[in-house]
Amino acid sequence: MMQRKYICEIFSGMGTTDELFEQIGFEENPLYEQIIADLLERKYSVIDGFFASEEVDLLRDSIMEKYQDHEFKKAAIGNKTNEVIEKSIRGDFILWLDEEKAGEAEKIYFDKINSLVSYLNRTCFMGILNKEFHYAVYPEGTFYKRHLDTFLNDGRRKLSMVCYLNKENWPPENGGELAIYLDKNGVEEEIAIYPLAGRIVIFESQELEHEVKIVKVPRYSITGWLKTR
Ligand SMILES: O=C(O)CCC(=O)C(=O)O
Ligand SMILES: [Fe+2]
Repeated sequence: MMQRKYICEIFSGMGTTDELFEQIGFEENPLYEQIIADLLERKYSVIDGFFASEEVDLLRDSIMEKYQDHEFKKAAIGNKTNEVIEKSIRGDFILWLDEEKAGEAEKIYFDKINSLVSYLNRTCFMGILNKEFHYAVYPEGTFYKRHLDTFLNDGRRKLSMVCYLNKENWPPENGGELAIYLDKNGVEEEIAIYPLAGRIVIFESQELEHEVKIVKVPRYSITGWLKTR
Protein backbone atom coordinates (compact mmCIF):
# COMPACT_ATOMS: atom_id res chain seq x y z
CA MET A 1 0.00 0.00 0.00
CA MET A 2 2.71 2.45 0.94
CA GLN A 3 4.09 2.33 -2.58
CA ARG A 4 1.07 3.96 -4.21
CA LYS A 5 2.46 7.48 -4.30
CA TYR A 6 5.84 6.40 -5.58
CA ILE A 7 4.44 4.18 -8.28
CA CYS A 8 2.12 6.93 -9.46
CA GLU A 9 5.02 9.34 -9.52
CA ILE A 10 7.21 6.97 -11.53
CA PHE A 11 4.50 6.24 -14.09
CA SER A 12 3.45 9.82 -14.54
CA GLY A 13 6.89 11.40 -14.48
CA MET A 14 6.58 12.93 -11.01
CA GLY A 15 2.96 13.91 -11.58
CA THR A 16 0.13 13.49 -9.13
CA THR A 17 -2.33 10.62 -8.91
CA ASP A 18 -4.95 12.88 -10.51
CA GLU A 19 -2.73 13.51 -13.51
CA LEU A 20 -1.98 9.83 -13.89
CA PHE A 21 -5.67 8.96 -13.82
CA GLU A 22 -6.35 11.59 -16.45
CA GLN A 23 -3.63 10.22 -18.71
CA ILE A 24 -4.95 6.67 -18.54
CA GLY A 25 -8.58 7.75 -18.82
CA PHE A 26 -9.42 6.39 -15.42
CA GLU A 27 -12.44 7.56 -13.50
CA GLU A 28 -11.66 8.34 -9.89
CA ASN A 29 -14.08 6.91 -7.33
CA PRO A 30 -14.24 9.18 -4.25
CA LEU A 31 -15.50 6.44 -1.92
CA TYR A 32 -12.71 4.05 -2.87
CA GLU A 33 -10.20 6.89 -2.68
CA GLN A 34 -11.39 7.54 0.87
CA ILE A 35 -10.77 3.89 1.76
CA ILE A 36 -7.28 4.00 0.24
CA ALA A 37 -6.43 7.26 2.01
CA ASP A 38 -7.62 5.84 5.35
CA LEU A 39 -5.61 2.65 4.89
CA LEU A 40 -2.47 4.59 4.03
CA GLU A 41 -2.92 6.95 6.94
CA ARG A 42 -4.03 4.64 9.75
CA LYS A 43 -4.26 1.05 8.41
CA TYR A 44 -8.04 0.84 8.70
CA SER A 45 -11.14 2.36 7.17
CA VAL A 46 -14.76 2.42 8.32
CA ILE A 47 -17.41 3.18 5.70
CA ASP A 48 -21.03 3.60 6.75
CA GLY A 49 -23.74 2.74 4.26
CA PHE A 50 -21.37 0.85 1.95
CA PHE A 51 -24.36 -1.44 1.52
CA ALA A 52 -27.78 0.21 1.26
CA SER A 53 -30.44 -0.87 3.74
CA GLU A 54 -32.37 -2.90 1.11
CA GLU A 55 -29.14 -4.75 0.30
CA VAL A 56 -28.48 -5.41 3.98
CA ASP A 57 -32.05 -6.70 4.37
CA LEU A 58 -31.54 -9.21 1.55
CA LEU A 59 -28.22 -10.36 2.94
CA ARG A 60 -29.65 -10.61 6.46
CA ASP A 61 -32.59 -12.71 5.20
CA SER A 62 -30.11 -14.98 3.46
CA ILE A 63 -27.79 -15.40 6.46
CA MET A 64 -30.72 -16.05 8.83
CA GLU A 65 -32.29 -18.59 6.52
CA LYS A 66 -29.03 -20.50 6.13
CA TYR A 67 -28.34 -20.32 9.86
CA GLN A 68 -31.80 -21.68 10.67
CA ASP A 69 -31.24 -24.48 8.15
CA HIS A 70 -28.17 -25.52 10.17
CA GLU A 71 -25.75 -24.82 7.35
CA PHE A 72 -23.30 -23.12 9.72
CA LYS A 73 -20.54 -24.74 11.73
CA LYS A 74 -18.61 -23.71 14.78
CA ALA A 75 -15.79 -21.42 13.71
CA ALA A 76 -12.26 -22.65 14.03
CA ILE A 77 -9.00 -20.78 14.29
CA GLY A 78 -6.75 -21.11 11.29
CA ASN A 79 -7.84 -20.74 7.69
CA LYS A 80 -10.10 -22.79 5.44
CA THR A 81 -7.65 -25.68 5.20
CA ASN A 82 -6.08 -25.51 8.65
CA GLU A 83 -8.75 -25.43 11.32
CA VAL A 84 -8.77 -25.93 15.07
CA ILE A 85 -11.87 -25.31 17.17
CA GLU A 86 -11.14 -23.34 20.31
CA LYS A 87 -14.18 -22.04 22.18
CA SER A 88 -12.15 -19.98 24.63
CA ILE A 89 -10.86 -17.94 21.67
CA ARG A 90 -13.94 -17.55 19.49
CA GLY A 91 -17.58 -18.61 19.76
CA ASP A 92 -19.07 -17.65 16.41
CA PHE A 93 -20.60 -19.89 13.77
CA ILE A 94 -19.60 -19.52 10.14
CA LEU A 95 -20.52 -20.52 6.61
CA TRP A 96 -17.93 -20.07 3.83
CA LEU A 97 -19.32 -18.39 0.73
CA ASP A 98 -18.82 -19.80 -2.74
CA GLU A 99 -18.94 -17.04 -5.34
CA GLU A 100 -19.81 -19.55 -8.06
CA LYS A 101 -22.93 -20.57 -6.16
CA ALA A 102 -23.95 -17.11 -5.00
CA GLY A 103 -27.67 -16.48 -4.67
CA GLU A 104 -29.33 -13.11 -5.35
CA ALA A 105 -28.18 -11.55 -2.08
CA GLU A 106 -24.62 -12.85 -2.29
CA LYS A 107 -24.33 -11.63 -5.90
CA ILE A 108 -25.01 -8.08 -4.71
CA TYR A 109 -22.28 -8.54 -2.16
CA PHE A 110 -19.70 -9.93 -4.58
CA ASP A 111 -20.45 -7.30 -7.26
CA LYS A 112 -19.58 -4.49 -4.88
CA ILE A 113 -16.54 -6.22 -3.45
CA ASN A 114 -15.21 -7.09 -6.91
CA SER A 115 -15.56 -3.52 -8.03
CA LEU A 116 -13.54 -2.34 -5.03
CA VAL A 117 -10.90 -5.07 -5.56
CA SER A 118 -10.46 -4.20 -9.21
CA TYR A 119 -10.05 -0.53 -8.27
CA LEU A 120 -7.41 -1.40 -5.66
CA ASN A 121 -5.55 -3.55 -8.14
CA ARG A 122 -5.65 -0.92 -10.86
CA THR A 123 -4.76 2.07 -8.73
CA CYS A 124 -2.59 0.60 -5.97
CA PHE A 125 -1.06 -2.36 -7.78
CA MET A 126 -2.11 -4.47 -4.83
CA GLY A 127 -2.08 -7.79 -6.68
CA ILE A 128 -5.20 -9.19 -5.04
CA LEU A 129 -5.76 -12.46 -6.87
CA ASN A 130 -7.69 -14.32 -4.27
CA LYS A 131 -10.51 -13.73 -1.82
CA GLU A 132 -12.24 -15.72 0.86
CA PHE A 133 -15.44 -14.78 2.66
CA HIS A 134 -17.68 -16.29 5.27
CA TYR A 135 -20.94 -15.40 6.91
CA ALA A 136 -20.62 -15.20 10.70
CA VAL A 137 -23.20 -15.40 13.44
CA TYR A 138 -22.19 -14.58 17.01
CA PRO A 139 -24.92 -15.91 19.34
CA GLU A 140 -25.52 -14.16 22.64
CA GLY A 141 -22.56 -14.53 25.00
CA THR A 142 -19.94 -15.19 22.31
CA PHE A 143 -16.83 -13.19 21.37
CA TYR A 144 -13.57 -13.46 19.44
CA LYS A 145 -10.52 -12.79 21.56
CA ARG A 146 -7.77 -10.44 20.48
CA HIS A 147 -5.92 -11.77 17.42
CA LEU A 148 -4.21 -11.00 14.12
CA ASP A 149 -5.89 -12.43 11.02
CA THR A 150 -2.65 -14.00 9.92
CA PHE A 151 -2.65 -15.92 13.19
CA LEU A 152 -1.30 -19.49 12.76
CA ASN A 153 -1.64 -19.59 9.07
CA ASP A 154 -2.01 -17.23 6.24
CA GLY A 155 0.55 -14.62 5.24
CA ARG A 156 -1.28 -14.08 1.96
CA ARG A 157 -4.10 -12.23 3.70
CA LYS A 158 -3.52 -8.56 2.99
CA LEU A 159 -6.79 -6.83 3.82
CA SER A 160 -9.49 -7.99 6.19
CA MET A 161 -12.98 -6.81 5.46
CA VAL A 162 -16.07 -7.06 7.64
CA CYS A 163 -19.59 -6.08 6.63
CA TYR A 164 -22.33 -5.92 9.27
CA LEU A 165 -25.80 -7.25 8.64
CA ASN A 166 -27.58 -6.34 11.87
CA LYS A 167 -30.89 -4.50 12.15
CA GLU A 168 -30.71 -0.69 11.93
CA ASN A 169 -30.59 -0.10 15.63
CA TRP A 170 -27.53 -1.39 17.51
CA PRO A 171 -27.20 0.41 20.86
CA PRO A 172 -23.87 0.10 22.72
CA GLU A 173 -25.60 -2.09 25.37
CA ASN A 174 -25.72 -4.81 22.69
CA GLY A 175 -21.94 -5.13 23.00
CA GLY A 176 -20.24 -6.93 20.12
CA GLU A 177 -18.08 -3.99 19.13
CA LEU A 178 -14.99 -4.63 17.06
CA ALA A 179 -12.03 -3.33 19.04
CA ILE A 180 -9.01 -2.43 16.93
CA TYR A 181 -5.70 -1.87 18.69
CA LEU A 182 -3.49 0.84 17.24
CA ASP A 183 0.04 1.81 18.07
CA LYS A 184 0.28 5.57 18.60
CA ASN A 185 4.01 6.21 18.98
CA GLY A 186 4.44 3.25 21.26
CA VAL A 187 1.23 3.87 23.19
CA GLU A 188 -1.66 1.51 22.56
CA GLU A 189 -4.96 3.02 21.53
CA GLU A 190 -8.20 1.02 21.36
CA ILE A 191 -10.87 2.01 18.83
CA ALA A 192 -14.41 0.62 19.23
CA ILE A 193 -16.41 0.05 16.07
CA TYR A 194 -20.05 -0.98 16.49
CA PRO A 195 -21.53 -3.45 13.99
CA LEU A 196 -24.04 -1.10 12.37
CA ALA A 197 -26.13 -2.25 9.41
CA GLY A 198 -24.41 -1.63 6.06
CA ARG A 199 -21.14 -0.52 7.65
CA ILE A 200 -17.91 -2.05 6.39
CA VAL A 201 -14.55 -2.08 8.11
CA ILE A 202 -11.38 -2.77 6.15
CA PHE A 203 -7.99 -3.14 7.78
CA GLU A 204 -4.51 -4.46 7.18
CA SER A 205 -4.60 -8.13 8.14
CA GLN A 206 -0.95 -8.43 9.05
CA GLU A 207 -0.76 -5.23 11.05
CA LEU A 208 -3.75 -4.66 13.31
CA GLU A 209 -4.71 -6.80 16.27
CA HIS A 210 -8.41 -6.76 16.97
CA GLU A 211 -11.14 -8.40 18.98
CA VAL A 212 -14.92 -8.86 18.98
CA LYS A 213 -16.22 -7.98 22.45
CA ILE A 214 -18.86 -10.18 24.05
CA VAL A 215 -22.22 -9.84 22.30
CA LYS A 216 -25.51 -9.52 24.18
CA VAL A 217 -27.76 -9.93 21.12
CA PRO A 218 -27.08 -12.19 18.09
CA ARG A 219 -24.70 -10.45 15.71
CA TYR A 220 -24.60 -11.01 11.93
CA SER A 221 -21.80 -10.24 9.49
CA ILE A 222 -19.73 -11.25 6.47
CA THR A 223 -16.00 -11.40 7.07
CA GLY A 224 -13.52 -11.75 4.27
CA TRP A 225 -9.93 -11.48 3.23
CA LEU A 226 -8.32 -10.09 0.12
CA LYS A 227 -5.25 -12.13 -0.59
CA THR A 228 -2.24 -11.94 -2.85
CA ARG A 229 -2.43 -15.50 -4.19
O1 LIG B 1 -16.79 -9.47 13.12
C1 LIG B 1 -15.87 -8.68 13.31
O2 LIG B 1 -16.05 -7.49 13.62
C2 LIG B 1 -14.43 -9.19 13.19
C3 LIG B 1 -14.32 -10.68 12.97
C4 LIG B 1 -12.91 -11.16 12.97
O3 LIG B 1 -12.03 -10.55 13.52
C5 LIG B 1 -12.54 -12.39 12.24
O4 LIG B 1 -13.44 -13.15 11.82
O5 LIG B 1 -11.33 -12.65 12.07
FE1 LIG C 1 -10.15 -11.16 12.79
